[in-house]
Amino acid sequence: MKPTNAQIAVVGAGRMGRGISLAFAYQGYRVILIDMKDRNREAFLQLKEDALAEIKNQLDILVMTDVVSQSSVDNILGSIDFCSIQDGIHKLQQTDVLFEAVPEILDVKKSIFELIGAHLPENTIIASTTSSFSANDLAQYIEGKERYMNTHWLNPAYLIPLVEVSPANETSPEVLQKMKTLLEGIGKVPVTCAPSPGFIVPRIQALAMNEAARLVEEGVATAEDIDKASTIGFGLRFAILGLLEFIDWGGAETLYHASHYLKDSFEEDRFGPPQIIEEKMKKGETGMRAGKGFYDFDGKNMDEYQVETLRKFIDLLKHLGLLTSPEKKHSLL
Ligand SMILES: NC(=O)C1=CN([C@@H]2O[C@H](COP(=O)(O)OP(=O)(O)OC[C@H]3O[C@@H](n4cnc5c(N)ncnc54)[C@H](O)[C@@H]3O)[C@@H](O)[C@H]2O)C=CC1
Ligand SMILES: O=C(O)[C@@H](O)C(=O)[C@H](O)[C@@H](O)CO
Repeated sequence: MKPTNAQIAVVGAGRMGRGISLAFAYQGYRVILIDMKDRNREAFLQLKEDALAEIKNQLDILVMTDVVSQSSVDNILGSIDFCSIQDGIHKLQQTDVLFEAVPEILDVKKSIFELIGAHLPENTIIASTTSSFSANDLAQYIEGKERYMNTHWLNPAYLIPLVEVSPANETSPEVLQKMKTLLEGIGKVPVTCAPSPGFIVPRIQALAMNEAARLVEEGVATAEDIDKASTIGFGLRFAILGLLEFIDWGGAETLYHASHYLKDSFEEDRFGPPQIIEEKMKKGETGMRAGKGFYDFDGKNMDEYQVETLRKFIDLLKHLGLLTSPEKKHSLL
C-alpha cells in the first residue's frame, strides 16, 4: 500500500463515517463514503447534502485554525466520493482498506459485513469502528478473518489522534502492521489492544460517564459543576499523566484505602480495588515513593522526570489561561 495511493472506503455516513473520511481526505487520500441504508432518492440526496455540509463546516474550522489552507478546501471535499449503497457497492472492487461505521447493533453490523463481503476483493483490509464489540465477535461475520480488526476512533475522528487497534485472534500480524502504518501516516497514534469488549477507552469512560450521570441522578452536584470538575481537574490532569502513571504518583495505598471506603459506604462492589492493587499492596510496589509500582522508577532520574511532567502541566495551564501568576493577582488589588 503506497501512502495516499491506497483507496479508502468508509461504509456508514453518520458522525464517525464523516469524521474518518475527513481524516483521510485532508491528508491527501481519495475516499469513497457510502451510505449503507437503503433509502429513496430524495432521502439520500438530503443526507448527502447534510453530510457534505457538515464536513465542509469542519474543514472551515480547520482553515480558521490554520490547519488547512483555504485553497485546498475544494480539493479535499472533491476527494470524498459520497455514494448511495446502490452506486457505492460496485466501487468496493477498488478498495484497499474499508472502515465500517454503521450503528452499534450487532445484527446491523452482521448484515453489512455480509453484504460488502460479496463485493470486496479478498485482500481488502476490513476494520470496524465499533465502540464496544470485541474483535472476535465481529470477525465471525468476515470471510478471511486474517484481514479483519477493530479500529476504534475517538469522536471527533478527524481531530483526536488516538485510534485503538484491536486485532481478532486470527488477524494476521502483517495486516495489523499495515493498518498501524496507514494510521500513523495520517498523523494518528495507534495503540494495540487484545480482543476484549470496550477495548481501553470505552471501557474506562463507560464507568466514568455513568458515574457522572449517577452524580446528577443522586443530586450530589449540578451537571455544570460535574463537568467543570471533569474538564479542569480530572481531564486536565490525565491529559499529561496516564491513569496508571498517576496511581504511581499518588501511591497505590491511597487508591486501595479509598476504594475500600467507597465500596463500604455505597455498598457497591464496583468501587472495590482489583486483585492487582491488592497484590501491589502486599508486595509493597505502591508507586514512585516505593521505587516501583506499575512502572519501575529504579535508576530513573526522578528530578528530571518530575520537572518534565510539571513543565507540561504548566504549559497546558498557560495555554488554557488557567494559570494566574502572583504578579497578575497582586496587580488586581
Ligand atoms: N458516536 C460516537 O461518539 C462514536 C461512535 N463509534 C462507533 O461508530 C459506529 C457508528 O456510530 P455513529 O457514527 O456515531 O452513528 P450514526 O448514527 O451517526 O451513523 C450511523 C449511520 O448508519 C446509518 N444507518 C442506520 N441504520 C442503518 C442500517 N440498518 N444499515 C445501514 N446503515 C444504517 C445511519 O443513517 C447513519 O448514517 C458505531 O459502531 C459506534 O459505536 C465509535 C466512536 C465514537
Ligand atoms: O470515545 C469515543 O469517542 C466513543 O467511543 C464514545 O464516546 C462511545 O460513544 C462510547 O465510549 C460510549 O460508551
